[in-house]
Formats: sequence, C-alpha cells, structure tokens
Amino acid sequence: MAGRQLIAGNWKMNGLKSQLSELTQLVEASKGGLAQRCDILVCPPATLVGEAGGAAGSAVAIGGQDCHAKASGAHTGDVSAEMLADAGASHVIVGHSERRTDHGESDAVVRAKAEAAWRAGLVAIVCIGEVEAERDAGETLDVLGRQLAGSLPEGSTGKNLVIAYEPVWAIGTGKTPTVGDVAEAHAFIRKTVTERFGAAEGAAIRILYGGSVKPSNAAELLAVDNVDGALVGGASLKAADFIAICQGARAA
Ligand SMILES: O=C(CO)COP(=O)(O)O
Repeated sequence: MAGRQLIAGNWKMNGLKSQLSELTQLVEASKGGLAQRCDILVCPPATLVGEAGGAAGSAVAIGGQDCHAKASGAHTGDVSAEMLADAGASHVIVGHSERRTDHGESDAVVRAKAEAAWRAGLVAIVCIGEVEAERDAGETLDVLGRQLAGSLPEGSTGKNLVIAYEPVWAIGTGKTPTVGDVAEAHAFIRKTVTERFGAAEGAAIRILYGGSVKPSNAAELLAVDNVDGALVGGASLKAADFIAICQGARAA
C-alpha cells in the first residue's frame, strides 16, 4: 500500500472560467481539513491551468490532461510539459483512453509523454485499461500487461509516476467493475511494477482506479486492496460531489 490516497479530478474538455468557483470551494474544504484525509489534485483544461494554480495555492495540486513529447517547436495546438510546469502544474495525465482513441496514441507515444513529464519535473499519471470486448474475451490482464510494458518508462518510481487503471467501458457509463475485479486488476498491476522496478518502488507507485467513481461508490472502491486513490471524471466537476468522494478516502 502506498500511503496516503490521491483523489484526482479530470475535468476533460469542460470548464470555462466560471468553473473555477467549484475549485475555490474545493480549496476551502481542503484547508478546512480535507487535505488531512488525502492528497487532492485537479486537472482542468490547459486554458485554466495557470488561473487554477493561482486559486489553488498549496491546498490543491493542479495538473494537465496531456502533453506533447517535445519541449517546444512547430506543433500547432499542442502543449508541452514545460509549459504546464511553467503555468503551475505539478502533474500531467498521459495516455488517457480518450487520447488513445481520439488521437491514436500508442503505448510508445504515451511512454515518450511520460518521459517528457519527468523532463519538466512533473509527475506522470499514466492511464491504462481494457475495452469491453477485451474484458468479455477474458483478456483484461493481458491488455494491462501489454500497456504497462509499453507505456511505463525505465526509472519509474513512487515519486515520478502514478498509474490510473480505467476500464474503458466504465468511463462515463455509470458502470463499474465489481470490487473483486478491481482488486484483481490492481494486484496484477502491483505485481507487474514490483517485478520491473523493485520492491520499494513497486510498493510506492500509486495505482488509482477510474471509471464512474461517484460519492455513492467511492468509499467502497477506495477500500479495495492496492487502490491508492481515484481518477474522477464527471463527478469532479461539482465541488460537493468531489469533496464527498475525497471524504471516502481511506484514512492514511
Ligand atoms: O475518465 C475518467 C477519468 O479520467 C473517468 O470518467 P468518469 O468518472 O466520468 O467515468
């Protein structure tokens, strides 16, 4: 078990400046004691990272949702890890299934992005997860093994890497795996990173669960062995829901 749990919000392509009032409420709750329960991270769209960092101060960490592998250059529309760090981010999500699907990102691309995150001093949150057909075919652990082998750079540690297990069929659908299935997947991920990066780092790397986490199921999911936090999409947009999810974190 990797110590304090991390509850991370992924706002995806949601959030105009007015959305920052939800972040302000979360910051107040964090200062009011929530931060004693868990580490809290919000990943707004890139347009809001700077302002969110200003609003969050040290009470809530701020992250990006993607970065380019290069530090700068002729890549119209892309954002580098260095730019996110410069704007106040401490983390960046890479390899989210929506990026893998919408932008054809391969494991090799995801790995290069994780290395870019490190180059800029950011923690990389690498997402993995099977699609429904793979699950139905009994291939979940094979898929996770392949994605871990291809997406995680050498030198991964508990300080520079977080893994998010997000079954693609559970994202935004209201469906979640059973706690038994979550336990099996997380135990497999723990074993895989321990074999590759050694016992100390394998134990320290946080493994988040993501996919339809909400106030009503958060405590149950966060109590599962080897679940070191949650990556929350839709329910992170409302401060009250996200705060309730944070309250479901296992006491450190
Ligand atoms: O993709 C997710 C977080 O990255 C999960 O999204 P939902 O919580 O909306 O299912």
